[in-house]
Amino acid sequence: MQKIVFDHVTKYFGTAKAVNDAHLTIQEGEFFTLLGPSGCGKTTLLRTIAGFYRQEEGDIYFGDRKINDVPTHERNIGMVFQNYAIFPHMTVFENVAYGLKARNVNKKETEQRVMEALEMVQLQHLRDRVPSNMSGGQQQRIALARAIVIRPGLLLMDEPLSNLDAKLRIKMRSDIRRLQKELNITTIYVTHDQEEALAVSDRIAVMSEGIIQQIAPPEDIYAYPANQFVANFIGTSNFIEAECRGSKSDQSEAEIRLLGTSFRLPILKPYEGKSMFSLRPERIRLESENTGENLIRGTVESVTFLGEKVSYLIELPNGFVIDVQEHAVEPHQLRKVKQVVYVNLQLDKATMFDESGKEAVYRASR
Ligand SMILES: Nc1ncnc2c1ncn2[C@@H]1O[C@H](COP(=O)(O)OP(=O)(O)OP(=O)(O)O)[C@@H](O)[C@H]1O
Repeated sequence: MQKIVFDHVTKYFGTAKAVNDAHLTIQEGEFFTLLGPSGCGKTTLLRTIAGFYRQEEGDIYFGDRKINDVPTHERNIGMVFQNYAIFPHMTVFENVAYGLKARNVNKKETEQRVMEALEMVQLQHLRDRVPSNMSGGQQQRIALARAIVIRPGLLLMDEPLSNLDAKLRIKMRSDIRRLQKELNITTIYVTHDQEEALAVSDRIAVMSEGIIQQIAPPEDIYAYPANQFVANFIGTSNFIEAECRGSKSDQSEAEIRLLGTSFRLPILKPYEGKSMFSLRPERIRLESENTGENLIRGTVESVTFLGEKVSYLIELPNGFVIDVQEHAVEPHQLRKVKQVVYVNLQLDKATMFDESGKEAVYRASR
């Protein structure tokens, strides 16, 4: 168990920066996830931690120890990958014992530690089977047992669940989370699946084009996205253009014009110009009657029943269409296509970004 520090780490492939100035600290026992679309640099960052790649710039520390030049096998890391990487001709027991053999652990201790690890992943009863005729989920449990049996200081996982079917992924991710907390083992987890990241992580680093865009706990990443990329990548957002005019006398408040209406909001920094609101579909309210101020008349374009929720596409007067989600109700209470509704955008609960999308100008208070 140890904390991991990246001090301005950059990794090039040719002239391209696959990881660009990563600067962060992962705490002891933390479940930390690197999340982002394909090609954003998550695997490169993970491989740099493992020592498979050497960064061109910056330093990596395990605790107080700089490990830039420490070879992989001396970093005391357990690893689990997407493709299991287990030996098909060896038994489950032999697969898990492999890393202990390499470390010259004696027979008695090996037996005890392997069985302990197999119990943790609930495979003790299959110790003498060969993995080739076992399910994907079972094979991934073997890989997990093999990673933890060496008692690593750091556990690295790269898309460990992506070869499993949807139901099994959910079961396995909660097993991984439970085991990680039981062992209190610092873990860095790579995924492109935002739901998985939100479900298992203590904190998430969202990456795009080699750059870490935001580091925060799952709830904050969702509710307070740092920029437009994060707002777009995590969950669903409606993006609505607006015009922001900072008041001359009081720069902390601005007049906002959006969809033909005008209102005032406190802003985070003086800003004048085009801006973009990001609104979560479940934060927008629909009313059947025009009950008051700040409501925009709209028409239901489509109704999609999603089980727990219902998604309505609502057309606003200028032809702009937004997605609004409400908790599901009795079927006869569902809103109907072509029905007129009054939309309360609840902009005070939204986030507004500057024209570049790189910075928030307004966000809901916590
Ligand atoms: N060995 C390599 N040589 C050259 N370029 C590479 C190499 N490995 C990765 N890259 C490039 O570096 C960038 C980051 O790749 P990386 O594999 O880290 O992304 P990723 O986020 O893990 O994507 P994925 O989810 O698809 O694995 C990409 O542009 C990729 O093409």
